[in-house]
Amino acid sequence: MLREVAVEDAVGLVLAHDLTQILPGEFKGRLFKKGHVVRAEDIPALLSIGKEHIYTLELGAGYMHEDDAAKAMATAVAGSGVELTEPHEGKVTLKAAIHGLAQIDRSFVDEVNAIEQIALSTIRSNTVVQPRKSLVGTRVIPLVIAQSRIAEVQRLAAAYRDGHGGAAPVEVKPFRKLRVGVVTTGSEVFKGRIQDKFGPAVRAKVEALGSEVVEQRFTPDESETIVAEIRAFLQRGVDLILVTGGMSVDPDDRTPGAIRMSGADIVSYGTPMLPGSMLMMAYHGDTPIMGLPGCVMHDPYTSFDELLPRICAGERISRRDIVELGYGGLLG
Ligand SMILES: Nc1nc2c(c(=O)[nH]1)N[C@H]1C(S)=C(S)[C@@H](COP(=O)(O)OP(=O)(O)OC[C@H]3O[C@@H](n4cnc5c(N)ncnc54)[C@H](O)[C@@H]3O)O[C@H]1N2
Ligand code: MOO
Repeated sequence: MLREVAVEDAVGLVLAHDLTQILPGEFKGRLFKKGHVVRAEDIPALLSIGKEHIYTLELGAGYMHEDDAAKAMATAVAGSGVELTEPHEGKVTLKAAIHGLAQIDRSFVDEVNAIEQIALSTIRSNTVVQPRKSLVGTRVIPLVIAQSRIAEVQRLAAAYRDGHGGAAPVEVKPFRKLRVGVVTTGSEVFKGRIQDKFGPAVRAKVEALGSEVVEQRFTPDESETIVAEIRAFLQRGVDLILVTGGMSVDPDDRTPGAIRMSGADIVSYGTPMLPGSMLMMAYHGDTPIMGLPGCVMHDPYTSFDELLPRICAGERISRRDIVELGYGGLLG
């Protein structure tokens, strides 16, 4: 039960929740912590943040304090690669424990937020995160909430885990170290008319995820030569093959045809993302092979930057994954 007490009469009483001070441009944070025993000298500070009354709290059966509710929700949704902060002003934050790919199930999050008085606020799924990056904040809206609402969140999280082989709705997947083979097409590069810019760009992106380019091979715009280089990398057993350039509509653009001719299963030629619309996603058995359009060399973020981390995290890219890139995928 909540009881309201005038601050002047509150000396010796225990605060029922964290109290926040906001000084615009200077400070926003906790001035007093839940559990603090009010002292006479605190009264001016309490009045200065607009608190003429405080709550004392005796929780009735079937109710939870906001801190405990936030913690219970965070524990229910957190999986591997994730760590929790202590409650602060009624909020618990889930943070990345490792460098990896944040995976947060959108429909689960929507279902939880459809429960009234619950807030589960997340970053976008499939974001590359560094350790300590915030992934999710959990909070309930009132100071005290019916336990049944939190139990519903716990039920949804348990059902999610059952349906996903034990995986939690919020996880950070570690990156595997892939050995990557690069085939760079383009007669202008092969014949030395211009200097290669694709190699350094692709190498930087691969290495940022903890993988390595084992070799870069150069070919003119000839289908047979491109196919031969793809086959050679397959024979070497690399984990991923990237074929650069020659992906659009000119007669010299041989790459999509060569990837097909090499016997790959094509997931998609084209993605609904700009830049990066001319990317090809294909597989030879379990080995992914991608045709990378010129924009990957030039633009800081394309469909390649969206798909590469998922491949490094061990995902197999489906046609559906490509389809879903379109919404929010107009970047340039
Ligand atoms: N009429 C259309 N024009 C374009 C389309 C289209 O659908 N219709 N698509 C556009 C998109 S999207 C892209 S991306 C670009 C480039 O696609 P390509 O992958 O075919 O790129 P290339 O033609 O091979 O090269 C373009 C440009 O980049 C230079 N290049 C290529 N490789 C290298 C390298 N390794 N190092 C340095 N420079 C390289 C090449 O010399 C060209 O100047 O097409 C749009 N246009
Ligand atoms: O594959 Mo292209 O830019 O969409 O840049």
